[in-house]
Amino acid sequence: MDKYELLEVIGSGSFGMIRKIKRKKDNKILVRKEIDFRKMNEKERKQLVTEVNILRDLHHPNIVKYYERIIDKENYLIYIIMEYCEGGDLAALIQKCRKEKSLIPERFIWLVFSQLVLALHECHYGTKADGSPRPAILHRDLKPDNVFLSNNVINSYTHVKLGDFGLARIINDPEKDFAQTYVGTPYYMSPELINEQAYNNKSDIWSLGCLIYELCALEPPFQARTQILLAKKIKEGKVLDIPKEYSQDLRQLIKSMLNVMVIYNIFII
Ligand SMILES: CN(C)CCCNS(=O)(=O)c1cccc(Nc2nc(OCC3CCCCC3)c3[nH]cnc3n2)c1
Repeated sequence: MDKYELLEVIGSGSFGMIRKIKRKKDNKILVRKEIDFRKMNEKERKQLVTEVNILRDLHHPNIVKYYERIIDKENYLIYIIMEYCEGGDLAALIQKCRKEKSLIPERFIWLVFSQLVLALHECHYGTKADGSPRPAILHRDLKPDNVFLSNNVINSYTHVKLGDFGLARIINDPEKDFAQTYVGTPYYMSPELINEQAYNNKSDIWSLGCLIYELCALEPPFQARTQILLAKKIKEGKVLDIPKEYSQDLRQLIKSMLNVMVIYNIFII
């Protein structure tokens, strides 16, 4: 760790702190995700190894760049060094716009959509650095808190970065293989997860639909006080319309992403 100078803590994740650091050789600002694997059971440690291996294999301008991992055995700590996105995350932007009662500009929403499609395409269909095929990677926890902005002026061109593959899964064939466990944010849980069917790459598209909806409406498409009620609403699939200021194209796009699961479910029921 002597390569880096420690700066302030910017948050705490599930297994430890996230802090800004400065690389001494060139003063580049990065983030260090600290994970105390003493707190982890065997399954979580395996998932951590998967996450680090996933991050190491993913190289894409719209995926948070992974630099290195440092293992501090005597303190049971693993450090993951990643790129720092100075614009913060979409959750903070949505909160700000909700508080100021100001809608997010449509052109920004299309920028976010197009870049997350590219990031998910890389996850689901990308190949290894040497061009050899690799199994699909499902993010499984796409939500505003996991999407970061490279700079914080939403009107200038913004680089959007998909982050935090803490719940990501590797599956060999998205059409056949399924990842069999409940994960991610209940708000964005897709219908097939609700029906205890399996999770697959189309579920990341469902979550993307929920995220784009939330950028327009400044709240998630399905909300309820309990998971059971939430599941009921998601299965009913009834969604309030987004504000009239947005175009028909954007409205249709969101409907098709939130609808893809219904079409999908018809085939698999
Ligand atoms: C949930 N959010 C509303 C919390 C506030 C969000 N803003 S913040 O955290 O202070 C903030 C402000 C400015 C820039 C950045 N940049 C940033 N943050 C990361 O993770 C944030 C962390 C993730 C786990 C939970 C705690 C927050 C990165 N990971 C890889 N690169 C990253 N770059 C973050």
